[in-house]
Amino acid sequence: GPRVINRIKAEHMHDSIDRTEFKHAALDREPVGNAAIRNGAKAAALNREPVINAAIRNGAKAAALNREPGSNAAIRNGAKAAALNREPIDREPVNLKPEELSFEAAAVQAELAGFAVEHLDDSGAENVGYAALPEIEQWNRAPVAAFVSLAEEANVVNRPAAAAKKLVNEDAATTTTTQAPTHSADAARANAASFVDFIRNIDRVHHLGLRLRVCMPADGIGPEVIGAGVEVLKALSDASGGFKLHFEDYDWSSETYKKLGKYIPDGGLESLKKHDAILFGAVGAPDVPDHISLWGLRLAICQPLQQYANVRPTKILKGTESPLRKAKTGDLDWVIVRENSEGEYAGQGGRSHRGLPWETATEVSIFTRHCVERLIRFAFEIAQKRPKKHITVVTKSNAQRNGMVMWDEVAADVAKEFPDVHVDKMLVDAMTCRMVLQPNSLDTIVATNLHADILSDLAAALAGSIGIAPTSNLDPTRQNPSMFEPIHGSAFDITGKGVANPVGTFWTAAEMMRWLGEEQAADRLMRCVETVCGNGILTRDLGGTAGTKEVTDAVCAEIRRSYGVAKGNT
Ligand SMILES: NC(=O)C1=CN([C@@H]2O[C@H](COP(=O)(O)OP(=O)(O)OC[C@H]3O[C@@H](n4cnc5c(N)ncnc54)[C@H](O)[C@@H]3O)[C@@H](O)[C@H]2O)C=CC1
Ligand SMILES: CC(=O)C(=O)O
Repeated sequence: GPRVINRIKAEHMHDSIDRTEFKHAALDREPVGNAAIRNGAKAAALNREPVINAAIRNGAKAAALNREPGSNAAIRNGAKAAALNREPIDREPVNLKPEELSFEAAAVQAELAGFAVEHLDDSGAENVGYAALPEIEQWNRAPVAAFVSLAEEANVVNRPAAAAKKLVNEDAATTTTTQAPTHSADAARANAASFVDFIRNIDRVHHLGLRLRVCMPADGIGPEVIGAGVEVLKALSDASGGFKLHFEDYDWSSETYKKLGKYIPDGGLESLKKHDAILFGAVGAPDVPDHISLWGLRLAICQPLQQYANVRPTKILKGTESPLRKAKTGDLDWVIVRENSEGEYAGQGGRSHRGLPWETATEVSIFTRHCVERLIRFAFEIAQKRPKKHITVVTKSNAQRNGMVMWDEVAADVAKEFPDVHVDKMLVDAMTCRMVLQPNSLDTIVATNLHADILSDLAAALAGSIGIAPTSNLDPTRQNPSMFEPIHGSAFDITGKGVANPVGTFWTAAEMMRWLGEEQAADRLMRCVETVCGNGILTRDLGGTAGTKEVTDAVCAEIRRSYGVAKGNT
């Protein structure tokens, strides 16, 4: 059949050019191979060569082995070409050792995966993969459906998983005829298992190589610290050679508000959604009321993008001191998980009789079981992954007798799903004392939007300074980009003086990298930051004399040193 013919054609036509070169590149993990793969696939795509399959398979394999962002282009191009050519794809079963499975399976699944990469893009509707969608035979969906169920079983929560689910749901809604799959359910399942591996890789590659991040410094010291953060990320990217950075600059800020009357231009949120992550500075200007700026920009992003989990780690970094006399590095190492979508920041309330002596204002807190439960479960998952496996649920359920009592009840229910996590609960007032007096007794902390906002500033100060701590505003479903920002505000009192501590932004950048799958780079960045702190290069808030630039330069130099890149060599 055509499959065999294609295969033979591939063997003959591409043997000396693509296959050998690609295979060597893949096996040697040679970075130079990637250009060949990209070029090969591109050329093949442009020529609409029927023998593209070999290129796709090899490109996918190399991409998986090299974890190289650029190779994704090969898969995309190859798959696009395959889609355009409506080429049958080699679907022979593979007999491989488990460690080879994901790569070879990736190859076998390249068409599907490439198609998925195209399709799972949020702009998928515009691309060829999507255009080819109606042409993809029914049975090709079986792996996608099985992927969805496996992803759910394995708790894989990423954009492809979410989008594949959407695809399957759409399918269920639009498919009128049920065509019997030509593959057995077991085969589909086996395919899907490797597809899970592959899609994990793709997701990572996809994030790091192809998608853009938003850089939104906004107000006050925002541009100073975000500038420093981007510089450090660039040093990391250059020195490691392992990932590429693509930032798109967004100038949304109080300045644009003063000019245009709005922080977010029309269609702004939709444009944000095309990105993987947002690196945000801070919003707030002396001549704009704080509630206008906060609601105009930060909350106007977090809430519609369903960044419902606000995660704020804090610790005493090496080389820094806590104002707590007895607390040393290691004694205070917390993650505060803050509800970020409702509660006291739900925006419900109003004012009547303005300016009159009987003026009335309400600020209504909203607590829904759905939002409380998803947040508490997310916090338990974080606690479970940390060595202490300990969580403290903070409320004020003595005075606030409705919403807070529901929090306690939901927490007790969710706790049953995590028998290995030790749980305790605190009233928020007593919690402040415990944070100061027994920092070592805490680990993961979960609390409402307002309570956790306050506790996390206290936490940062107890660890040394508000200038060190990061914030991740996460959409754990990964349907929307998450937003990463230092915990501090725009700090009018030190704006433009060159003294802002950039460490909170460096840690924020590390958290962003971690969320995007670059754990090793994140860990390295944090090690470099702590080395620099340990060398006494500290800003004034930490008791030092260095400025923003000095700390930034020192961290960049330390990154290069850690990778063995000669000074001034990048
Ligand atoms: N996520 C955001 O966009 C946030 C915005 N804000 C806004 O920022 C503005 C200022 O708010 P504030 O209450 O003064 O809080 P802030 O965090 O801006 O400043 C509090 C104090 O900490 C110091 N500080 C903050 N960051 C520092 C850094 N990186 N290095 C050294 N010192 C640092 C400041 O100099 C100031 O003395 C307001 O408009 C507020 O609404 C406040 C908090 C968060
Ligand atoms: C404004 C502020 O501190 C926050 O919502 O994080």
